[in-house]
Amino acid sequence: MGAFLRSVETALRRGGAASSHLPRRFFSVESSPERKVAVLGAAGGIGQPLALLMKLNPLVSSLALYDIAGTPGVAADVSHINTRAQVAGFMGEEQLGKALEGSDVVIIPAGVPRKPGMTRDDLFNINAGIVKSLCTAIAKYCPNALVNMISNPVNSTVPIAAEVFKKAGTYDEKKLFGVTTLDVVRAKTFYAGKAKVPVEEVDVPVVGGHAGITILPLFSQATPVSNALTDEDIKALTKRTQDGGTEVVEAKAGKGSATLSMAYAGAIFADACLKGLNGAPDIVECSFVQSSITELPFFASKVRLGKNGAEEVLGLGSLSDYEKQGLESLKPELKSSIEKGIKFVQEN
Ligand SMILES: NC(=O)c1ccc[n+]([C@@H]2O[C@H](COP(=O)([O-])OP(=O)(O)OC[C@H]3O[C@@H](n4cnc5c(N)ncnc54)[C@H](O)[C@@H]3O)[C@@H](O)[C@H]2O)c1
Ligand SMILES: O=C(O)C[C@H](O)C(=O)O
Repeated sequence: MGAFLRSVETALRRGGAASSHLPRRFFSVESSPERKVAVLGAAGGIGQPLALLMKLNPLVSSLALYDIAGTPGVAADVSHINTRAQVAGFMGEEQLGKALEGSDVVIIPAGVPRKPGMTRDDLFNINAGIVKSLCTAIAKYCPNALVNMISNPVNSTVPIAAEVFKKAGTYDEKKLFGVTTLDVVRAKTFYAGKAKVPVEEVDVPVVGGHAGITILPLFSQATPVSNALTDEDIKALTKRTQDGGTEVVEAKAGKGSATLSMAYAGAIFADACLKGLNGAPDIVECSFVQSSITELPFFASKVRLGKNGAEEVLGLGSLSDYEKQGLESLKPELKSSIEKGIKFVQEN
């Protein structure tokens, strides 16, 4: 472990990938302009490890940690790590503006998580209001920031954010992202295990949304290609990816939902946003964004990230019959979650 951590430190000092244990994308610094990242909900189960991972990212020069409570401690703790980012903690609504001012990327893991037996939509009543008020502040204090929405239900919180920004006159569809990276992370892990291929080489697009059957992994496009998987294997992998969140909620037995894997996924996605802003080429991640690739106004698919955010929303590619069926089945649920979010802002 000592050697591993020393290699992290060396990698960070060099700003390059020094260890094969580490995802290369975390540590490559082609150029490093000043970049401010704000985490809203930074004292929570996701927020704390995400704050740690963003402090390790050499693309970040300023890290603002905001929550309604607990941020002074988290910020003091994380700030002692000897990496580039200057860390500041902000607590309570009166400090939200200062936390947001000048942000290039705002990551939102604020809100309540699921307990066993709940759906993500059961979180709507509490989280919709939280997201609405945070996005109102974003529109005021950093209208040009890229927003990475983690708070659930993502299928509704992203449309809520869009409506808030539209009302404020600041909406730019290229700058709003629902973070679905955890679905991709899971699909890659589960596929690698079943296909017996090296996990670090695996790529699997996951499209649709972020809840139950709206999560549609496209294993027909998975690489490296495996001819060993049967149709039953693909069905089981699809179901496990769709139920990945519930698997963690049940294992945590009332103590919340995925936090560590989510922090990892959130850090990967924020890193991709920063690389895009900095002009790195060929940065493509799946995300739930405003979209015209189906008849639904928001949809997760591969997105090319660039200096303005989502420069291009990529199409679905060719689908297997099983995936085509999955796509049709998910549309009614996704449509109604999107409409629920839009209606919430229009009526409140
Ligand atoms: N997109 C995904 O893939 C994904 C994955 C995992 C969890 N989630 C969601 O992320 C959210 C957070 O999960 P968690 O496990 O970190 O929960 P948590 O309860 O551990 O932490 C949430 C934090 O949000 C803070 N908070 C509440 N209201 C706030 C406000 N108005 N402003 C700022 N902060 C506020 C709380 O004080 C708390 O520290 C949940 O909605 C969960 O469902 C999404
Ligand atoms: O499942 C949850 O409630 C949290 C998150 O959306 C997940 O996919 O882990």
